[in-house]
Amino acid sequence: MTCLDPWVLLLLLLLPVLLLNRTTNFYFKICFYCVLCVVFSVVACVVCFLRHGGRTVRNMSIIKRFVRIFKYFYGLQLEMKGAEKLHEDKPCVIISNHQSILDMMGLMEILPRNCIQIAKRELLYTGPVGLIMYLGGVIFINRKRTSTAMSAMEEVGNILVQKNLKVWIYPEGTRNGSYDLLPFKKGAFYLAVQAQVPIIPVVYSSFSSFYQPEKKIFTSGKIKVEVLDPIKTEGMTVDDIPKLLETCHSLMRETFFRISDKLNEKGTNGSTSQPVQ
Ligand SMILES: CCCCCCCCCCCCCCCC(=O)SCCNC(=O)CCNC(=O)[C@H](O)C(C)(C)COP(=O)(O)OP(=O)(O)OC[C@H]1O[C@@H](n2cnc3c(N)ncnc32)[C@H](O)[C@@H]1OP(=O)(O)O
Ligand SMILES: CCCCCCCC/C=C\CCCCCCCC(=O)OC[C@@H](O)COP(=O)(O)O
Repeated sequence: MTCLDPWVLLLLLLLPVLLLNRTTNFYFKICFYCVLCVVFSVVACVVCFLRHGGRTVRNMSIIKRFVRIFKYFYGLQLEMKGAEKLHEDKPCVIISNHQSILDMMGLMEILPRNCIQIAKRELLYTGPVGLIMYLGGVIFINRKRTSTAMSAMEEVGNILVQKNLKVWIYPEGTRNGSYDLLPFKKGAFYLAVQAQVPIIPVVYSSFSSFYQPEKKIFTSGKIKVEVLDPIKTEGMTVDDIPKLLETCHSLMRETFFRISDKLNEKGTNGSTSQPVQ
């Protein structure tokens, strides 16, 4: 018997209560997600260092293997359509909707090889999670300074074709748990036109059937993922960007409503709030 025993016992007794109550169950699952991220990041950092010795996009294939385990803890099923479009060995800009920190599970399910991601700079300071993102070649941008964010993305544009890379960007620029897409930021479209590479939109169905932070609901469920056809940017100039952005936004919005259960263009879930977790 050690002095920890009563605490372990208390935790074991409390666990069913924690899991049965909807609110505590919700917070438990979110905390557990963060714990998984931290613990798996530590292990993945060691593996990445041993395998590749430092920062490289090739580490993403290691990170992917770890993150793909997460869905089993949460009873999440992912149904993919058109994923093969992402695996063509050509540079492109991939854009997708961004609902929550849970998105990472869906991202890692279809992330192609040689694909770098753009993330907000604050994520670099999340300890082991920041370190694993850095090792995976994530490009961090300072959203508060448009000019530096733009030049970081311009640098990506310069090497995209040369190094045969893909780049994954969340054009909404922030998490959006509402039942619609936010207007898009322009960075991804400048990048695609600058590099003259196609844009491939990827749409994830609304998480609202299993995840509603405002109601503290987090159950098991299904995420539908649809990869749309590539949109060519060859011959386009900066003047074509507003139309290009509009085309991508309306295609993705249409798809989002189509693949999300119980949603229509008016958002039949009746909520217009934008929960962020
Ligand atoms: C086991 C392991 C577990 C853990 C394992 C972790 C694994 C690793 C997972 C990683 C997962 C990452 C997930 C991260 C997810 C996020 O962090 S999402 C947030 C960060 N990402 C983004 O923000 C990307 C999208 N944002 C953009 O592209 C934005 O355009 C920018 C570049 C940030 C600028 O934003 P902005 O200034 O707010 O807005 P915007 O309206 O776009 O532009 C303003 C003006 O600048 C102009 N402009 C914009 N861009 C340009 C340009 N390139 N050139 C010239 N002019 C431009 C616009 O035309 C506009 O001018 P006007 O039209 O007003 O005249
Ligand atoms: C030494 C400091 C230690 C801090 C430890 C913090 C531990 C954090 C643990 C787990 C966090 C899991 C993060 C997974 C990455 C998810 C990426 C993501 O979804 O970021 C949100 C970002 O797209 C948009 O942010 P905003 O909606 O604009 O806001």
